[in-house]
Amino acid sequence: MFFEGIIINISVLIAGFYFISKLSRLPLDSRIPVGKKIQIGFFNGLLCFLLMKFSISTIDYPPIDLRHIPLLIAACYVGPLAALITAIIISISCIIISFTETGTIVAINYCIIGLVLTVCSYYIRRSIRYRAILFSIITLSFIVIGYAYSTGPNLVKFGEFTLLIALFTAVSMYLAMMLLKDLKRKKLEILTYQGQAQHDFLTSLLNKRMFDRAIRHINQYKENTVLMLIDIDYFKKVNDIYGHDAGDLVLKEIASILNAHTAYGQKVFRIGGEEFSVILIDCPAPLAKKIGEDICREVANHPFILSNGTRIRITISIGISSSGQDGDKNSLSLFRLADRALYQAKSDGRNRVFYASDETVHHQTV
Ligand SMILES: Nc1nc2c(ncn2[C@@H]2O[C@H](COP(=O)(O)OP(=O)(O)OP(=O)(O)O)[C@@H](O)[C@H]2O)c(=O)[nH]1
Repeated sequence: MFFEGIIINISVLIAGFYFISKLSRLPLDSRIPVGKKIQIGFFNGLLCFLLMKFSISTIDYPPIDLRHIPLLIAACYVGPLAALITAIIISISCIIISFTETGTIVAINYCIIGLVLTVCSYYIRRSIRYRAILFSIITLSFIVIGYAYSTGPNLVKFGEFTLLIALFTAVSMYLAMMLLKDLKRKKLEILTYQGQAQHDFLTSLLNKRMFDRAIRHINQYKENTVLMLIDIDYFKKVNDIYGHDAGDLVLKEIASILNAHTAYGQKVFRIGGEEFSVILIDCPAPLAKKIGEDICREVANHPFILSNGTRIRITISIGISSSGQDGDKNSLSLFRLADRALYQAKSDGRNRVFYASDETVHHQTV
């Protein structure tokens, strides 16, 4: 029963941590959003409840379990909020499972442990390993003091119990930390690959794949959705005269200018060699035109300084279309209109913005 109990308790613990780590796309640490911290605290508490239910039977001592491990993991990895929620659920579970004097003492003890770990987790910002060792020592001290208080003075039993619980804690903390480290590495790899699949490697803007996806979903935004198509003028000449590296530098600086002119929620894409696009959601036409003109003017006035110190001037042409206040244009007609406006901007001399509205293409010179 003793060994079975150990195997079951550790298996429940590891399976529980695997499930809990799935709750967040990001690795478990203090940077995850508050909502996720609350969720993790709650599920950590449920895991503690399960661990208490499958406690390890011993002949000489009261049943032992690993309920303190999720609490330690919450305090070490996620932070004070998750630790506090976990501690509250453990304390309630102690009373639900055993509504006796001992159960109440254990519940109070876990309330104290939870509060101490919450404070420590808030103030102690050292490495995970440091926190794990320190928090484990603190927790074990409270557990063995609680044990001594509820079982009376027996130095031999106290020593044996202390050794046993310390050994279980060390082994299960080691296993849990190994699992979380492995899952963190996997999550970071996935986030890196996702980033690479969605972004252009040169400018770090969203790439053509993301543009196609955004265009497909553009209909859901309905009114005042603006599509801007931006093309660098005579870019081939930059490459031919100053070299490919100079061309790359120009592309990166234009990307920065576009980013600087777009607010949070507005998306900038590199959709071709020297073609960019901006999608503005809920942007009235006059504002869209102003943003386009500002971008066009800023690029024309920007001194592009090449690695050999040469300063060159670059211009861009912009075609704009908008779904208007009725939101009656689908993504295809928005794209066609913006493309036609861009063509007009190019054929009319470049370095200018054209705003397309239905069948009419209104001309605006910067
Ligand atoms: N440096 C650099 N050049 C690129 C990249 N991708 C595409 N290009 C170049 O972009 C140029 C595009 O030239 P064109 O399509 O002829 O257009 P343009 O010279 O800008 O002329 P207009 O658009 O008509 O004003 C080509 O010379 C491509 O080699 C890139 O990643 N880096």
